[in-house]
Amino acid sequence: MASLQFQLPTHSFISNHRVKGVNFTRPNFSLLCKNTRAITVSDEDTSFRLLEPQIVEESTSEVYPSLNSIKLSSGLESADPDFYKIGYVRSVRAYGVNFKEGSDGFGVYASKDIEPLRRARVIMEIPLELMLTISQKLPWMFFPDIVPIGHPIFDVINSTNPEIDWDLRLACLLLFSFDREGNFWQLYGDFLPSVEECTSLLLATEEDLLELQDQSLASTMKEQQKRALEFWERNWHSDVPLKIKRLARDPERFIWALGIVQSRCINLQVRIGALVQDANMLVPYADMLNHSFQPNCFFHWRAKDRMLEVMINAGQRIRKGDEMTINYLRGQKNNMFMQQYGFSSSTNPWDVIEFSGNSKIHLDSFLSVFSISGLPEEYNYNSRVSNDGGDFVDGAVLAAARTLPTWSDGDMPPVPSIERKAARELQEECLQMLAKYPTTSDEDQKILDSMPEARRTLEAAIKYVDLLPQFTYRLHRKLFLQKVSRALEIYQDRILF
Ligand SMILES: C[S@@+](CC[C@H](N)C(=O)[O-])C[C@H]1O[C@@H](n2cnc3c(N)ncnc32)[C@H](O)[C@@H]1O
Repeated sequence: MASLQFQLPTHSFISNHRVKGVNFTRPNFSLLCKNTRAITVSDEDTSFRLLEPQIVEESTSEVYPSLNSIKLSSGLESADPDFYKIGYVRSVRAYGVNFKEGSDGFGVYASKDIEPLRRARVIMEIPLELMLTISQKLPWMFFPDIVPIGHPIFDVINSTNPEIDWDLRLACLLLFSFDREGNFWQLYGDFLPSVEECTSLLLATEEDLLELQDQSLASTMKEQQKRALEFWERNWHSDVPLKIKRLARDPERFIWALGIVQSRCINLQVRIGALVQDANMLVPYADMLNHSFQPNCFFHWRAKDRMLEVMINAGQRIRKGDEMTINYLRGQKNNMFMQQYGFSSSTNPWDVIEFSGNSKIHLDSFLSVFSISGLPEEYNYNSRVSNDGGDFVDGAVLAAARTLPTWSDGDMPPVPSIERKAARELQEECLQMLAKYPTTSDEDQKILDSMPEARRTLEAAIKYVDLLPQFTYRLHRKLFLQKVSRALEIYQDRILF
């Protein structure tokens, strides 16, 4: 059995803040850092152990780490070796993947090609002992049970509404874990997004929320902020015991924890022994997977040894460097993604436009023009029979097929003039909606282009940097409206009668 030796820094460089990459040299496969400690890693098979693969490029002459980030050619920074080390020693395993930081924060990337297999295949295993979980329903059960009996945090958790306050409970547990001597989350917390990096709109100011150009979303977020603040005020008043007080000395700390929980929680049914539980869970490492509407991975609970497995879909081909993703929310509009996660997509296949007129187009004709098949719940796009070269149809066009007012009546062909008129009217309504915005998509794009490329490196603290999610959200909305309008134009051109 061959073995590789790595030398790893003994501590993180920036505490309570994401640890930015450091520069390494790789003489004889050793990482040399200022404060180092050797660890031996097995290299018996081709799969990557969690500890192994932070060596990303040959450096030239430096032996000491510098605080300059490691920039990969793809614009991604590799995760700090400590990130791998703290999990590896606690039996977390990751096979064939690396953790890297890019414009969407941390993400998980394939470190080798993976041929499609008939069965789903494991790429990560995370033991229950490292998670923070609470049952979704009373009686509250915690796995692992890290809260000592009689601790006043129970009273705080018990004061939450069982039906709706899962996030408040989990935020309490997260803050408690940071305070608990020797708990894994004290270490893992270094790699969570800081207040400045967290995209949650809970942390946005009232002024920042206006930049969404969506009054309804801004009011929802203000309500959410009020709810969080009131909870903090109720439970962190001046008379509470120190054990509670020190968990969140100011409301910002609590609201940050709430934002972290909302944007990283997964809900799973888990079997632990004979007990089957619906649980809200924070799962380290798995929570670094970003979202995609066409994910290549999913979660699976392995009851026999209480592990969360991240698996690649059966039949999925993966190329080295591909991002590994999961689907966070099926069937939800961008405003829901913004509310919970602080990001949006211009190709969300579930986005919706509220049309107010009576115009309707013929559904099957629209689908056939864009070579879309299937039922609304599962629309597919067949690029091979398409006549648009496969470039035009994306998630937004699938969303158009769902959201445009349509009619269906067997195979009855639409009357050309009526059909074209309806398409034109719907197009007109899209354009009117666009015209109501105070800025155009081009103007939004210019603002975004003027922002520093990597917001999260905090290299330049320009005014708009923290507003990135708000600007992208309003831009995505406009791009969606434009795309639907364009689709209606193409439909009028290509419709067959
Ligand atoms: C579960 S965490 C994933 C790991 C995260 N990127 C990080 O740096 O810790 C969810 C957060 O990742 C970011 N994110 C995930 N998927 C994204 C996507 N498709 N586009 C933009 N941001 C995304 C958002 O900030 C979101 O709140």
